[in-house]
Amino acid sequence: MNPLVRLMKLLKPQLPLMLLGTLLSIITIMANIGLLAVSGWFITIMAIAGLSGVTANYFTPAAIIRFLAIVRTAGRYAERLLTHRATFNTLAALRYYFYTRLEPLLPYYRVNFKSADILARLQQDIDELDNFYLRVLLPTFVAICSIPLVGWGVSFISSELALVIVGALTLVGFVLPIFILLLSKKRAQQQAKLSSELKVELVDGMAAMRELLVYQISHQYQQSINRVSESYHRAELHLHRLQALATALTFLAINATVFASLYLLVPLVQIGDLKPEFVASGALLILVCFETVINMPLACQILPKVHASAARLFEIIDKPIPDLGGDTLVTTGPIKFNNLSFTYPDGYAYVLKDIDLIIQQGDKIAIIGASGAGKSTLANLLMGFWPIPPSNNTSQSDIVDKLTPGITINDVDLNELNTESLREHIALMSQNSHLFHATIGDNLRLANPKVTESQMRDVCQVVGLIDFIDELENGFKTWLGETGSGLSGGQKQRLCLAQVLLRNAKVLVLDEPTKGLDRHSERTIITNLFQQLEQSQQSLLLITHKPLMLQKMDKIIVMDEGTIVAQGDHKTLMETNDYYRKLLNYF
Ligand SMILES: Nc1ncnc2c1ncn2[C@@H]1O[C@H](COP(=O)(O)OP(=O)(O)OP(=O)(O)O)[C@@H](O)[C@H]1O
Repeated sequence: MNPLVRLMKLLKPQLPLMLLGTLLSIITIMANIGLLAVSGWFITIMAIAGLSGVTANYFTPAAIIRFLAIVRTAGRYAERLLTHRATFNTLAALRYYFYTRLEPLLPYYRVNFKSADILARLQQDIDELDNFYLRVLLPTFVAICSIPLVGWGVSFISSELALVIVGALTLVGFVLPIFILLLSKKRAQQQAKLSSELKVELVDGMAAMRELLVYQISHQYQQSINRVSESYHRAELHLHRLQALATALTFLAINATVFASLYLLVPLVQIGDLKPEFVASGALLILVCFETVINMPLACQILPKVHASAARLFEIIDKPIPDLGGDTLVTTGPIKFNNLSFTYPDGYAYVLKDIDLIIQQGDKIAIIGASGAGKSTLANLLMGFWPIPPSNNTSQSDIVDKLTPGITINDVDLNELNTESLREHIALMSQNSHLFHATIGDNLRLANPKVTESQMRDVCQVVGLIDFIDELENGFKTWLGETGSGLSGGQKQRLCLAQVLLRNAKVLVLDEPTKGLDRHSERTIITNLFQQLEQSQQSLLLITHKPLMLQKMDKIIVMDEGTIVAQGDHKTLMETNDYYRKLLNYF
């Protein structure tokens, strides 16, 4: 479906406000046309009265002028109020709509989307859509309704003049702008693309500033930005030139029409079909009639941008929404991976193959393996970011193949579990956990909004962060920079671990929680963490290569290229498994 038609459907709830705004806009324009025409007539009769000394009735035109001026002012005010209210409502609704549609797609299509591109789409493209009603639909409706009205009104003076004005309005309002639109279409699309490219380059560059400086490639990077920027400005210059041409042609057409109106009106006066005082008001009326279409060139200029932005937004939300989660609430029990094999939606090869694993409540299980072995995938699958494929289990008779759920929790298929309940049951600390631009306390409250300061202190004690926080002038109220800048790598890591602990989940999934920590800090955290786990009877699924942690685990799963190649406790694996020993030496 055409993106603009889809957009109109989304604007439907604002229809009453929009129609009322359009009606008021037409009334205001008509009042303005009437005002100028009557003023022209009034000035002329007063001038004639002054020169010839005859008396003239100035009460009636003065009253009409006052009435039309009030209608114009009040109408303009009410029209602005309603149309802007409709626009703001639309903007809020569009942001909400696109965000809620995007949310379930993000972890799923993570690899395909660049965050800066999504940001550009959500911010810049939606802002562009906000022009759709105010600058495209409203002027178009006003023009379509007003042109016949103006033609009908002018036909009372002269039918030829009515034809001329309808023709001129159609030329200025539709023919010229559409001509310019066709000329500028390609460049406008190119400009929209370049603008988002520029944003992506800038955001990426800011994020990677340190690497650019360290690798001394900031100069090349600047050149690349300059190239995009220059292409963007070339496209913009071309569009502005076309716009200037459109403006010149528009004013030429308006003045030619005024000239034509005088050419038609003066002979009417000569043959006595028109009183002389109507010549000036006729010319003014023709001039002001163009107000009905004056916004059309801008509308045609904006239309391709709105079209491109809508298409870009629909493109991302139109990706098939994964069928994630059901209605069943999670109950505590064993987590089973039943011969699970998995490929990513956009991948071809199996990332996990025949994974058979049981995690009993309270178990502490570690996963170890080389980079790319599938450890994080295994952990992420538990969070329900991707639908879990069923497993093909051959029955005992080896004749009938039976499909069993790939992962179950307390014997319920993970696909049927309510996603929110699942994420309350299992807390994940991933390798790239995010800290927000907020205070330390606020970041902790994100994990658990009801947490008290003393609970925050306890958990920061467990992760070894409390001494550092106490030394800060503002303690938990210390503001963190973007993505937690202001904290060292290890401190960020600890704060993320504190967040996970505050979730009070039954199962903790920790992906390299002590990465970047010195041995002393690591030892303290491990001791505290395991003490807490003992007390709370939480299960732990831990991805690590650290012997300090591995020694404390009930079972260690050794993975290689998506399969489990060995399992056992640390001591046994050290004695019996070469690959395990190799991995520990390697890391
Ligand atoms: N979202 C994704 N889409 C497609 N492929 C992915 C995705 N995430 C990971 N992969 C691929 O899956 C394989 C396993 O990745 P995974 O992150 O699970 O490995 P890992 O064992 O955790 O590695 P590391 O220790 O380096 O984090 C890799 O080949 C990776 O390229």
